[in-house]
Amino acid sequence: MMDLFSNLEGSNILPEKGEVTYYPEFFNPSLSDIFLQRLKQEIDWKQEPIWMFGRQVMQPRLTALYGNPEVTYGYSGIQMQALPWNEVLLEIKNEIEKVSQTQFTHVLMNYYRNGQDSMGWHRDNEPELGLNPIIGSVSFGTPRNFQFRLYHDKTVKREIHLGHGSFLLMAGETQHYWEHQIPKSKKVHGPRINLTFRRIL
Ligand SMILES: O=C(O)CCC(=O)C(=O)O
Ligand SMILES: [Fe+2]
Repeated sequence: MMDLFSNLEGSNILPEKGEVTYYPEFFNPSLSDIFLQRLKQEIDWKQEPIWMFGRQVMQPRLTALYGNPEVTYGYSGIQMQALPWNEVLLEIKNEIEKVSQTQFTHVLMNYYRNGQDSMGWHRDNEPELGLNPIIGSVSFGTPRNFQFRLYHDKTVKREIHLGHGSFLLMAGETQHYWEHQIPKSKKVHGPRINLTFRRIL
């Protein structure tokens, strides 16, 4: 049963070995429209190369890293220098920190231009995120499927649709035991922007 307060409630979508809470309309649709437009325009989006199997290939999406500028953040074999927080990012960060019980130091952002942009299976378990990373993931724009699978038994899967204005909080042992991805999709045509807030220790 849906109730009037469902946008402020969440339950664990993983069956074991991690905690993932989904808040479908964390930001209401009209505010989310504004955030989507502002993020498109006010973020310095780039397509960056990464190393895969000894070769440099371009990532299948645009990215950006913002945060507390004194720390360098290493990610998939590239060192990224964070740009300083701007107004729209601080507004979003403020709201999600109220329910996340943490203070985030960085936000890694992904701009999926259409269904051909994607992110492959991975865990967000870089050592600088600490033992049990808390990752706050905000999505605007065209909904995409977000898939989990157990790292040690890749047949065990879970899937969730990340909608416009949604918030997904990953905590506990999630990054030890579960991988996640955004697969390509022929059915998706519009763009989506995702922000993953992280805390670097
Ligand atoms: O786009 C998403 O929802 C996932 C992004 C993600 O997994 C990441 O940035 O590490
Ligand atoms: Fe991730």
